Amino acid sequence: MTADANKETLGFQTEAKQLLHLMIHSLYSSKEIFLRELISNASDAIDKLRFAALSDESLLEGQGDYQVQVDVDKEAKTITISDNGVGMNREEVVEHLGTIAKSGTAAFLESLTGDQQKDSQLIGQFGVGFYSAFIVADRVEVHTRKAGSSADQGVVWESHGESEFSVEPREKVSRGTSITLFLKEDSEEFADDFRVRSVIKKYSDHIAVPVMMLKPTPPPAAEEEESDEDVVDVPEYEAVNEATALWTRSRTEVSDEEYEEFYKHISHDFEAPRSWSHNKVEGKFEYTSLLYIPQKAPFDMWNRDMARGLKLYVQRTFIMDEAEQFLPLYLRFVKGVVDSNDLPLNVSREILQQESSVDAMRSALTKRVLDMLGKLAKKEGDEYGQFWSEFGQVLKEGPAEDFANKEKIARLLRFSSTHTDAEAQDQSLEDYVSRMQEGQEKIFYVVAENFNTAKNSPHLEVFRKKGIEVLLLSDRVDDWLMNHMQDFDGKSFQDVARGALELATDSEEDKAEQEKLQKEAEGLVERMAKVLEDKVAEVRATARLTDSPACLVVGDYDMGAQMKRIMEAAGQAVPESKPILEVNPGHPILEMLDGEQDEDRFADLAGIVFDQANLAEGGQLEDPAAYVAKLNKLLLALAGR
Ligand SMILES: Nc1ncnc2c1ncn2[C@@H]1O[C@H](COP(=O)(O)OP(=O)(O)OP(=O)(O)O)[C@@H](O)[C@H]1O
Repeated sequence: MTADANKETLGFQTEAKQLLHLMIHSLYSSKEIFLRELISNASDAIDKLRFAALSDESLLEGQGDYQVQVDVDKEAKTITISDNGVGMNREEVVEHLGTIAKSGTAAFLESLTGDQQKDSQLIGQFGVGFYSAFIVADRVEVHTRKAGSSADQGVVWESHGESEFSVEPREKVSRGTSITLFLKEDSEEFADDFRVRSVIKKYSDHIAVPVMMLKPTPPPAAEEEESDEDVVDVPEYEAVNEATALWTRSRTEVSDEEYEEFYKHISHDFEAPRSWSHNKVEGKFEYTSLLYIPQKAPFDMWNRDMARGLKLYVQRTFIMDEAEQFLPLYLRFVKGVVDSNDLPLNVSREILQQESSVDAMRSALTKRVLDMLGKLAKKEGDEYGQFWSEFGQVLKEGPAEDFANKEKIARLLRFSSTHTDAEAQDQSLEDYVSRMQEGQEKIFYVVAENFNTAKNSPHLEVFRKKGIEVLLLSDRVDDWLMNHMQDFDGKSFQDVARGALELATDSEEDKAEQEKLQKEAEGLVERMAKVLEDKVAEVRATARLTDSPACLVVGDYDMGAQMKRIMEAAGQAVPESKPILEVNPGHPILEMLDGEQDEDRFADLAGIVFDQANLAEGGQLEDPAAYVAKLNKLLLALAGR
């Protein structure tokens, strides 16, 4: 078979094509990032080989000095990035560079808005990777051979970045990958040695492997000009970057820019991180951690398969990405590196699950992240507010997942409340407690389907009248969260839509007034309970309402209305429980009801009052048509027809 017969031309997958197009058009203003991406890939490939060689040294083919090499050719207008990492075989080339290597690409493309500016931020988050070569090149050639295979197993991948690419065999003596970019006219600057050095310094200083470039040749000294003709010039290379793993350096030696670039390298994020924490721990267990909080939530944060976890190193050797065991799920947005001195080099995911040192590290790292967030919350300005709007909902999963740190997490939570009546979640529990009224023993909250329903809930009327603050909860996770929050600062939490309302702030007079009200309403309450017996567990008079005729309350031990709706929507069985109808006997509608002699009309009216209480809390009517019919009948009666 000739080499040509082995050349295959293949089409990019649709998604890859879209991605390419988008990238070239949205990233032309930050062209130089292609070099960061390609060097980052080269360094990853070296990490992978270093790890594989732990169990099979033959993969090194007798050459264990790892390095990335960058060559420029001004005349040919090319730049070549070569590594002696793990390399790829033919199938891998086709799979990784032709089809979509990344999970979630389709989801990513769906999340695009069509707005150039927003989309270019999104693509940054997504990680542009190898395809970024086409921002500066109109032709890219990849020559690669997998470590451990023979020289004739080399492959060339080539593309003009449009709709096709080709692959063909070509011998490659040294293992690894070499990527040559044929630069576009407007990107010829990347064939310039000086320019390329400065970009590498800027973006790749923290990469642990040396990035080598040809030493600039000094102009020959006069006496050397006549030197011996036999001397052959061996090109000499030098490292352009610092080439020590960033986390092994001491904090004082690392600049903010370096921390930020390192974050971009490990997270594939485009934006700088919001904050970081770098620590060396010595003692029973020895490890170094460098943890980052991103600015923006990834587009797939709610996807169960989202990449999460830390990059794990053991004694500076890369072991695995996405080591999930080092942080709990509710901190899944944290990125970073952990380098352990105690774990064995051959550690696997299974072993990680059993290692007691991993548990200890996990709890220490969790505390570190929570402390880092605590610090952020204390900072001037709106840093924490921005963090909260991106990740607050995930953090709200914390109290249910992490009992030991419940108190710490509670201090980090932020809510909307009747104090501001604004939708922004910016009130802490400490703020709430500091504003509690004298004699107030509980932290009150209401849960509803959305902010407006919560804010306008009839359950709040008496609280508003008395100036008692209530937290307004409307995130999906809120009911779940509150089920796991028993108290804060010695104050228990109370759902205002649950159980009988007793306010410790009520005066003796208030209480006497309520008793009187109950007594007077006895007859009405009994009549209503009778006609509504299928729908409610109980009817009772209440002082909690001022403007509304009635509201629904759940029993102390029944499932909250919001939780019930979520479970029903998810198709789950929900335990049968009827709500309690609380009525405001002083309301004109209830007074009218009390005076109604016609039993049919009474039943219709009572039904309407019940349905409306249900609607006011965002519930769905069991029989909306019957409600409309009853209401229309009433309207016509009012109009005297
Ligand atoms: N120099 C290289 N050596 C070996 N394999 C490589 C090299 N460059 C890329 N690859 C392979 O191609 C895949 C796709 O690379 P690409 O840069 O597009 O995505 P990625 O590295 O997975 O993610 P990112 O967008 O974060 O860079 C890599 O996952 C890797 O398997």
